[in-house]
Amino acid sequence: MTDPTTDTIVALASGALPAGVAVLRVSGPHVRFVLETMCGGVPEPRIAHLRSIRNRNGELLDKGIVLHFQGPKSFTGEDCAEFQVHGGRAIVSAILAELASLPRVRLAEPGEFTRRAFENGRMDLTEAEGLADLIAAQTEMQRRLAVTQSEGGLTRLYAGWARRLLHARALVEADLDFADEDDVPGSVADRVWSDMAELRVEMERHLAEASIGERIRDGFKVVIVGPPNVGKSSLLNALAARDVAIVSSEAGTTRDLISVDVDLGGYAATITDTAGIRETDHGVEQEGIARARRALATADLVLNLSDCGVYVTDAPAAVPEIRVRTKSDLNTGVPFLSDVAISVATGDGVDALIELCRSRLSSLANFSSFALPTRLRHRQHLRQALECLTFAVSESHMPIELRSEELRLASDALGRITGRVDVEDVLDVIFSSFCIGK
Ligand SMILES: Nc1nc2c(ncn2[C@@H]2O[C@H](COP(=O)(O)OP(=O)(O)OP(=O)(O)O)[C@@H](O)[C@H]2O)c(=O)[nH]1
Ligand SMILES: [K+]
Ligand SMILES: [Mg+2]
Repeated sequence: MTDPTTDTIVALASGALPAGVAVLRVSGPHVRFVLETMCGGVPEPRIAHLRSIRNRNGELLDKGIVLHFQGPKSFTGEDCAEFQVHGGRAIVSAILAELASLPRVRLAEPGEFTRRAFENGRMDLTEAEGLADLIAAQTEMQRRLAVTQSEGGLTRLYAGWARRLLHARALVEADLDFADEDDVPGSVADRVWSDMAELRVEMERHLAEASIGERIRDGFKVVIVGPPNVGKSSLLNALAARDVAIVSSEAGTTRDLISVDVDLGGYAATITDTAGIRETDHGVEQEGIARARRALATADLVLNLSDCGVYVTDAPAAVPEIRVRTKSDLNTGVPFLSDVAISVATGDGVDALIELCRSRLSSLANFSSFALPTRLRHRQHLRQALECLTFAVSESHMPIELRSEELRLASDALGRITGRVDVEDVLDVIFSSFCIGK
């Protein structure tokens, strides 16, 4: 951490320029030197100071707020500084160029600040991933999920489980070591194994909710289907609030799947418009319909549209659907069954449809806490932990050494999620997904 051969890194941490204020961040062993060189001294830590920022020839680059954080009490755990300067392009590039020209100071790679925070024990891997998700979050539910994870929701859960596993191993192995003495009562083992059986159930429940976490993070798949010309593409455009799909009075306009990411009442969703489903001899249209059916097969929610009471019935029975009566402005006089009536022409009913989608998605996303697995990586290690724990709990005829070893393996699998156990191979992948300056 204080290794002077480590590079000191700098980056613009704030967004697009020009802006009112730009925040430049510096982290590493040469922060004091940087402050002495460019700000005429090292300011008292954690107190905002208005300073002139100069290049090495003493020319004024800008005047701004300078903050100094002494490691290890900083974001990265190293010495850090922040320059809050005027957010002009030329100002920022002049300061960055000056910083990066100092010895052993260079521009940061994407995610490098957070990687250092992880490597210095300031956060574990799930918290780092949560932070990346928090910055990327576009909807309220994504934000809630990410803030829980970045604040240690999974960390605490898995640390609690790892403690129970360790405790169990300690007791089980004590039983083993003193097998022929009387001072370790036999009931201890019973208690250990009943707690492990309980843990197994908790882990299973948590793993079962992984698909919810992944969907909240990555978006639910919502598919619009219906016969030709009912207004599917019109609805997609209305929900996306832009002209994504071609709308025309000609039946059979849409052939390809057209997907848009939207915020559906706080949930991230990918809405897919499809070809109108009907009997046809036209090859291209047939292919479009085949694609529509494939999209239906993987949908989380189907918007089944009809303007006359005839609905397509191609969705798998298990997929929840909302029946939408379209073109309600046309008052055709034929009453028929629907969950909601909309008119894209007048806008009537569209908000009610969005609300209905929100409530259906929230019943799909029925979970006990926002501490949910959010990545395939989490799911894989959890599955492995569960397998080992299941072996340890259920194979009671096996030698105790073997069962205890499985408990250790379960704990290691959890450690791979948090980064406690060797994860070198995944670090590049995880941190490169960050933006520069984080
Ligand atoms: N009056 C009225 N017309 C609508 C409404 N929604 C769509 N339309 C019209 O209905 C026709 C078909 O609309 P599209 O959105 O292309 O229908 P589609 O279901 O995507 O059609 P295909 O892609 O051919 O299957 C167009 O002429 C639209 O302008 C509505 O709410 N009211
Ligand atoms: K059409
Ligand atoms: Mg269409």
